[in-house]
Amino acid sequence: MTGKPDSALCLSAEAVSVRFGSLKALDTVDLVLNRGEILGLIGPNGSGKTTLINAITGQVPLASGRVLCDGEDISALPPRERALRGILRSFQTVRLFRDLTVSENIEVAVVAKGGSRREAQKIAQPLIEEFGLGEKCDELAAALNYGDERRVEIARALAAEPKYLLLDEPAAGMNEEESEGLLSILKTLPERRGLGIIIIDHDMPLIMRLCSRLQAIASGKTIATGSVNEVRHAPAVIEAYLGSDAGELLHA
Ligand SMILES: Nc1ncnc2c1ncn2[C@@H]1O[C@H](COP(=O)(O)OP(=O)(O)OP(=O)(O)O)[C@@H](O)[C@H]1O
Repeated sequence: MTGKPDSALCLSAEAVSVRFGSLKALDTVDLVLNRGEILGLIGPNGSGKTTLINAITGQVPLASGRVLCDGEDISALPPRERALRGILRSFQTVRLFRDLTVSENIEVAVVAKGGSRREAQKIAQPLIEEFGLGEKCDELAAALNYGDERRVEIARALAAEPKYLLLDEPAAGMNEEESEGLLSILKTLPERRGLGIIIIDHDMPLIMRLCSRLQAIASGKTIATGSVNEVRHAPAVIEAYLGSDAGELLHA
């Protein structure tokens, strides 16, 4: 895969730049996410990964460049409109409605799109089973452990039936067993649901097992894209991660 849009059915960023005052957080970054694939977005702390997701979902304005969803230029649309076109995300910190139950937290995604409560229940139920949340469906979100919170958050995003799902550090703070469970859920999602996933995470073993393709960013610029093996051995990636734990794992 070259990283160039090869069909209209993809989410893409074209030469996207984002500024925070005098800081150029993103500098002419391209990205392509196809349906059915998991793209890992990697890079050292502060390299611009979250900003790129924010630019795609409309949470930060572009200084220049374009974002396209299935061929439509969505650069000027607010986040809600982009969500309605099927671009859903999770945040670095979990954002659940703490006073609602697990089921209600998932159903809310359907109701927010204009679905009835009944439709919401019909969509939420299989997700609750799929995510192993059956025993907890009536518990308040406030009572959940961290791994379950993360799973509810992803199930909620899926309830909105996304075409593209952008996950910002979904395994952060998870123990090994929890991140193993997350991996097994995420691994088959693109194929089963025909959606594209971008995942940012510092858990390199997880990223390397999960992703079909990687894009590495450093100091707001893309430094490598390609297969997991191509990117992990790219000289610019080795240099960017030099001396860090993630670098040791990447190049092991
Ligand atoms: N709202 C903001 N205002 C000012 N600067 C910001 C803002 N958001 C991000 N930045 C800066 O932009 C740069 C890129 O940050 P970003 O959060 O995108 O990096 P990241 O690769 O996701 O980092 P991490 O892996 O640590 O989460 C950093 O220098 C950061 O301090």
